[in-house]
Amino acid sequence: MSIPLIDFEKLTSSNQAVSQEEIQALDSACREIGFFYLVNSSLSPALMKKLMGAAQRFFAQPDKVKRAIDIKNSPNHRGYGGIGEEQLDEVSHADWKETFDMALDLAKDHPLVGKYPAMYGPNQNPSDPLVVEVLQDYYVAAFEVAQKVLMAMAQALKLEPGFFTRCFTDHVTVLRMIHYPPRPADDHHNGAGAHTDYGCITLLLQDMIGGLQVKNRRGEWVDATPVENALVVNIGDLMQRWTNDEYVSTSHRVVSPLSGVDRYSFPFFVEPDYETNVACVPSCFSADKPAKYAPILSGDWIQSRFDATYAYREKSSS
Ligand SMILES: O=C(O)CCC(=O)C(=O)O
Ligand SMILES: [Fe+2]
Repeated sequence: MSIPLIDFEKLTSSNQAVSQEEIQALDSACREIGFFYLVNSSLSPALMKKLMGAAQRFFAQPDKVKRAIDIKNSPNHRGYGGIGEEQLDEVSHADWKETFDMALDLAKDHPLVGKYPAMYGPNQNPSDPLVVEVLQDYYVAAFEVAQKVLMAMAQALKLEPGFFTRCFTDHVTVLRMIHYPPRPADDHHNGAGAHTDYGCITLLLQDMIGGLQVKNRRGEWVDATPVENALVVNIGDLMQRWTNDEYVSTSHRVVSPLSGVDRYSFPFFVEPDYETNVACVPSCFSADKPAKYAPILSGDWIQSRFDATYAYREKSSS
């Protein structure tokens, strides 16, 4: 019950025998633990390194500079979130982490912004244009990887390859940078409290510090030990719902680094268009296994989860 390794080159190989075998392995990983390492992806190690550098530069700035793009001032959840802002584990402590979120940038007069102002709209960009450029480059490159993984998942689920990717025209995929500062010696160690991700799939880039743990089916916390240049991919709640619980959205958490150590990570939360109708996929229900969940709009689902974990959104929506 550890985290399997999936090879992106094999997954996308033009040799059918090779790709089919890897798609099978992907399918098992999604059913059994809901997590896998993705190696040999098309994301270049140079771009990963640049993103790491950009995060270090961004978070090292004075608090006042980061607060100029405070997520609290963004109706659509973009920008900087300070330490203690988010509490992923609903029963314990706020997380020891600071964050920056960006997604597709839509102008305020775009019809979707008028319709769903809590999800669509402009980004709040860092002032350093080099940081912005790296974020945008990474967003595009990671999105390509995500689309190929979703195509492989569709094939694994015996659906047409474009079953999921066709829902990504005005998608709300978020690139997040996270900085976990060393925790105070006498305090709790929730870097990120135990939680499941809300969306479809998450592609996580992490540095080599470690701290991410995944709960396997036996209820044991397994270390997602960093593998150089690999992404950690996991299934989110929306995909679990879409597949009638065939693919599992698994709880995970981050233990804060020890004193003197900073950790950086970069989740890429892959989330479809707001108006995607998430109804049980055809291959996941039968007379013996009826659909467990009512259809729901993807955006309605994701928004309800945001509101539950961010104090300021809960207040503003009540
Ligand atoms: O930082 C990590 O390794 C994981 C973060 C995470 O699980 C999340 O932000 O949803
Ligand atoms: Fe997560």
